[in-house]
Amino acid sequence: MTMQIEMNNLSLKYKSNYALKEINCQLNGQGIYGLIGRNGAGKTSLLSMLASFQEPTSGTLTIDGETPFENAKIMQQVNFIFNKDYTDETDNVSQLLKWVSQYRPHFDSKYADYLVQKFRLPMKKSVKKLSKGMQAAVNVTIGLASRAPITIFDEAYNGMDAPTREIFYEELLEEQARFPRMMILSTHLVSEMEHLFDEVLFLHKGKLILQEEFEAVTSKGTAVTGPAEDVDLFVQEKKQLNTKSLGHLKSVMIYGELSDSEREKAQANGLELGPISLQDLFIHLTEEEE
Ligand SMILES: Nc1ncnc2c1ncn2[C@@H]1O[C@H](COP(=O)(O)OP(=O)(O)OP(=O)(O)O)[C@@H](O)[C@H]1O
Repeated sequence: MTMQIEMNNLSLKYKSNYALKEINCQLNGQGIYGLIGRNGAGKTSLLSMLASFQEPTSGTLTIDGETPFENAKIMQQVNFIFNKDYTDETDNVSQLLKWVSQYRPHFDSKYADYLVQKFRLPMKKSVKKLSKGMQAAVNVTIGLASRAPITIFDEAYNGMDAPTREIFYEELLEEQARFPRMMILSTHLVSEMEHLFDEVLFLHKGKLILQEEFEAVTSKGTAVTGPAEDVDLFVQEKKQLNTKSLGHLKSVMIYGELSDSEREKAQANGLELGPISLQDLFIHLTEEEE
């Protein structure tokens, strides 16, 4: 189940406003991709084109070489999980899952039942009467149990409390290990979700400003920790992202790679060097200009 997504100069306009501008990127095969961006960055717009909900204004988007819009074969391979409005839904949880299982060829009903128990969902209750967090758990159950080769979770955790989100993250990783596929997760809960990602994409104001493997992104910067004075001296010429102080100790996140000699110098001065967090990088790269 290895799929490939390619976008070339992909743009989307709503009337005269660009929601996405000239996106170029490739997603190759299995893995968990984090699509990260602030409110209004264009995440849902991008994902809805992947899910065949709308067509690009210009540029091209292909999934396995084919245009997804109104393409039944491709749409079958993609499952788009988002915060659905269930106001008009008449099914209960059990009926809804049964209905989904009929048109999702890889749907695993046993696994869906297991997730329903784990999320403590009441099978016989109508979906429209569930709380927002429980509806989100139903959506996630559908997304995981459908095992579509491309599974998209668009801020699917919305409304879930922290323990429920934890179950979602655990199951996501276990499912990916059992049945590897392409999963795309949009979020702005960066620090909570960064451990899930194999690759990250930052969208900012409709533009793709970064696409990297997770490990590579976090090595773009360094956390320098040690006695405040020594840290200040070491980072004074560097681009600083964030500073934390604890007593006489200080930790400063810097952006940009360090040379071997700089690393040796830091270690010789008793400074500790570590990776930066994705969250710090995200905040820095999407900061509003004053
Ligand atoms: N149906 C629409 N009509 C007009 N403008 C829209 C429409 N949908 C989205 N937009 C605009 O397109 C831009 C991108 O919106 P989008 O919903 O894709 O962002 P997002 O990154 O998913 O945001 P959030 O994290 O807040 O959900 C925003 O400026 C938004 O106002």
